[in-house]
Amino acid sequence: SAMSLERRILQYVQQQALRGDPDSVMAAIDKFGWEREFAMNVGDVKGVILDRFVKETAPKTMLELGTYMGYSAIRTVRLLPETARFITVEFNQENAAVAKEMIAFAGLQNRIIQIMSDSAEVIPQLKTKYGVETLDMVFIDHWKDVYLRDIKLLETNELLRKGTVVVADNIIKPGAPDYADYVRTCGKYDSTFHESNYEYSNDIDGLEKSVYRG
Ligand SMILES: O=C(c1ccccc1)c1ccc(O)c(O)c1[N+](=O)[O-]
Ligand SMILES: [Mg+2]
Repeated sequence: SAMSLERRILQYVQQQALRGDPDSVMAAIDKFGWEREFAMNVGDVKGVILDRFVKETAPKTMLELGTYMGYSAIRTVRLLPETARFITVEFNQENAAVAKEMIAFAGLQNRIIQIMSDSAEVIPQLKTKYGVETLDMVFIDHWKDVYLRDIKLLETNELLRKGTVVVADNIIKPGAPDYADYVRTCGKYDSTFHESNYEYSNDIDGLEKSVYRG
């Protein structure tokens, strides 16, 4: 069809969900994922584990790499106080445009700072251009082959501090083996794997939670 998958999901949300109600937006996206077509959101099964990490960490400043349609941004910010600062980065302009409308529909546009750019460009600018001192939490969910590049950029740009929690999606499927090996063996993180299911599927996947030792 002429309309992209992401645009069709946005339209479905606008018809099925309640404007200003993040939970109904998430529920509509998940219903579409289970009942109609696969979409690469973290989803409702891994999402429960992500929720737990967010609640435990209660970040004041958080970075997300890979906005996609805004599902995990909405999922996360709904658990944070108004004072929290949530920055999300998306390189694909069409997906970022859909996310902007999805986030606005959920009523969270004032709580989420969306950056439409390459994470390799943005990370070195977070301190100077975005006023970030250090990050309390990071959610990595963009292209699997740049997870490792970007966590090293976060380190060298001194954006991590003792106790920063870095959560990464898709450790099994599609997989980020070089990243998983690094955080588990480099000695800079206390890293644990949390097995779950791939979004909208019974396949195995999971999240890696890596706490920076400082
Ligand atoms: O890379 C894919 C992918 C690869 C091949 C086909 C479809 C999707 C993917 C799959 C599940 C995810 O949760 C995810 O975040 C991504 N992603 O692109 O970032
Ligand atoms: Mg993912």
